[in-house]
Amino acid sequence: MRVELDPAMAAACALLVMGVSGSGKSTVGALLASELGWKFYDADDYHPEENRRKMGKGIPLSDQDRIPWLCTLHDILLRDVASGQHVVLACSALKKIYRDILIRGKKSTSLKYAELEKGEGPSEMQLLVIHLSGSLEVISARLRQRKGHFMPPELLQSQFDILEPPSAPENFIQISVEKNLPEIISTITRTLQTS
Ligand SMILES: Nc1ncnc2c1ncn2[C@@H]1O[C@H](COP(=O)(O)OP(=O)(O)O)[C@@H](O)[C@H]1O
Ligand SMILES: O=C(O)[C@H](O)[C@@H](O)[C@H](O)[C@H](O)COP(=O)(O)O
Repeated sequence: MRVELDPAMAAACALLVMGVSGSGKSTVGALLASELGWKFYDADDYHPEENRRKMGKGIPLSDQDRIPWLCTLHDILLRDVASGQHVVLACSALKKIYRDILIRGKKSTSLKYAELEKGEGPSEMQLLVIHLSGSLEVISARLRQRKGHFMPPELLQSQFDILEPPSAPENFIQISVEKNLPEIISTITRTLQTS
């Protein structure tokens, strides 16, 4: 599919598909990247073995476990965006600080909370955040059906517990996980054409 991008969005280059485990990030992200002809990264592929083992044992990751992983993803995004490559990243990115790290890298962790609240600090890339949002009931039913994934359904509540849905001044849209996949993809591509 060829999508004529809004010029501001064409400059932005990076889309983050975020949400709790089982919200559909990997499915939607891969489909979207393929529809747009953009590069796709799934953050799950970049977890160090210790993180996978921890989650596999039913222990939620801590900020210390997630920060190096998010910094690696920032470096990957920045390298692509700097070379003009359009990218889609599927990543839970549950807290605002995690999304700041994806945008600004490790330096976000040293910015004062008030600066982050205002979206301050040098930003190396524009990111459009797509939040796949849904209820614990709907998403846990999907996770119970999903087979062969390291993330156990028992960790879902811990993901809702720390979720900070994106809000202004973040550049975001929220889409219900209850929409079907073609509806989700067309909502996103419409946003890219008009944002
Ligand atoms: N919009 C949707 N409607 C119905 N099922 C979906 C939808 N999006 C994803 N799924 C299914 O839900 C499960 C979790 O999706 P997945 O992409 O693995 O989520 P995540 O990457 O956020 O953990 C998968 O079995 C997937 O096929
Ligand atoms: O497909 C999934 O079930 C999720 O994507 C899952 O793997 C998880 O959300 C993160 O990869 C772990 O990191 P967080 O604990 O930071 O969400």
